[in-house]
Amino acid sequence: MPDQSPLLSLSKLSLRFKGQPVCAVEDVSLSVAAGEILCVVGESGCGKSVTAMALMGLLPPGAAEIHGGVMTFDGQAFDLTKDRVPSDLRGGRIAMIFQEPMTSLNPVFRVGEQIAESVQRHSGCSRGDARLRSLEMLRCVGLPSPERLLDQYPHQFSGGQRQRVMIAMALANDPRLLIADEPTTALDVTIQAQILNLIRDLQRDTGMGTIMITHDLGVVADVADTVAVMYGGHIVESGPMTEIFENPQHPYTIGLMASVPRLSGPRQRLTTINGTVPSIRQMPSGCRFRTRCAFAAETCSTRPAQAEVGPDHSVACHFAPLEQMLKVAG
Ligand SMILES: Nc1ncnc2c1ncn2[C@@H]1O[C@H](COP(=O)(O)OP(=O)(O)OP(=O)(O)O)[C@@H](O)[C@H]1O
Repeated sequence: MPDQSPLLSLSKLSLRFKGQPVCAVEDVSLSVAAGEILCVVGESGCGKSVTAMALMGLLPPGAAEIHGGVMTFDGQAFDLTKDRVPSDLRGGRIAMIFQEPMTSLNPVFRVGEQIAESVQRHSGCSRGDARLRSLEMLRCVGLPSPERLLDQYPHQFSGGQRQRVMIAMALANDPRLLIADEPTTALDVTIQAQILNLIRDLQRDTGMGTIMITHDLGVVADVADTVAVMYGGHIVESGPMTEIFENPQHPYTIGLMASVPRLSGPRQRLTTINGTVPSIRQMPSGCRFRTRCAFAAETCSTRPAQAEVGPDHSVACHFAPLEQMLKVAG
């Protein structure tokens, strides 16, 4: 059972890219406890990766202005508008894995050297110990003949194997928090399931907190303890995974859920959410979902506050909870 006090909490992150009229991410708050997997879910462009990059201090320098945001990690608070997230946290106590392993792996170095280099940088141990740790990690992520693989180059691995190497490298320094940005999107479904199982098993063994970014509700259903649903740079709904799936309260979450095919229950026509996500230049004021929402009304031109609709379950919609929305719809 996850520890309930947050390992990481982010409060009111707002940032705007240079030259853009509105914030790409606005007032985003989330938290994750040790031993918990939080899935951040939403369509492409809703601000999932940018939020993760801001947490890791990895936004391209000069590209964005951070207007607000306090990150508290392991009891230490950072004002993201002025403090740089210390580089020793990155790759050490906070690790990140990406959709494309070659983002983290250098093609010209053997994988054993790359894992060992990261271990030495963070722990200061000897080269021999770092190599032993690399071997242990390749074994731990289920790669066959790890002694041989230590001396191979990234291009000699398949896509799934490279993803395992990246996980080995990310976890080699015993991080307290793992941020995984679409770690299985580029893989075929069988390998996807293996990698998700691996992350979940390692997460349970180590008790680390995990933020998993995905647009895939299947992944969310498989791994999440808690879910934050993003739309247009806002968190529109968050809560325990079962609650979000069984009792979604925001029209966007309801639309996302309705667009997932189901094998059980009566056959139903698949629905999709009307329209597409507006570009940042056409983002409406107030509720950013209102141009696609069946319940939209005049009041939606002001931004809805987060309202508690159940234990740890909050929704940013003027008409939440659902009964109220249905009343409005007649
Ligand atoms: N370097 C940048 N300069 C300007 N705008 C950017 C930059 N990086 C991201 N954005 C904008 O920020 C918004 C959020 O992008 P982000 O990559 O976080 O979305 P996402 O939800 O992770 O999407 P995906 O699932 O496609 O990765 C988008 O409007 C995107 O165009």
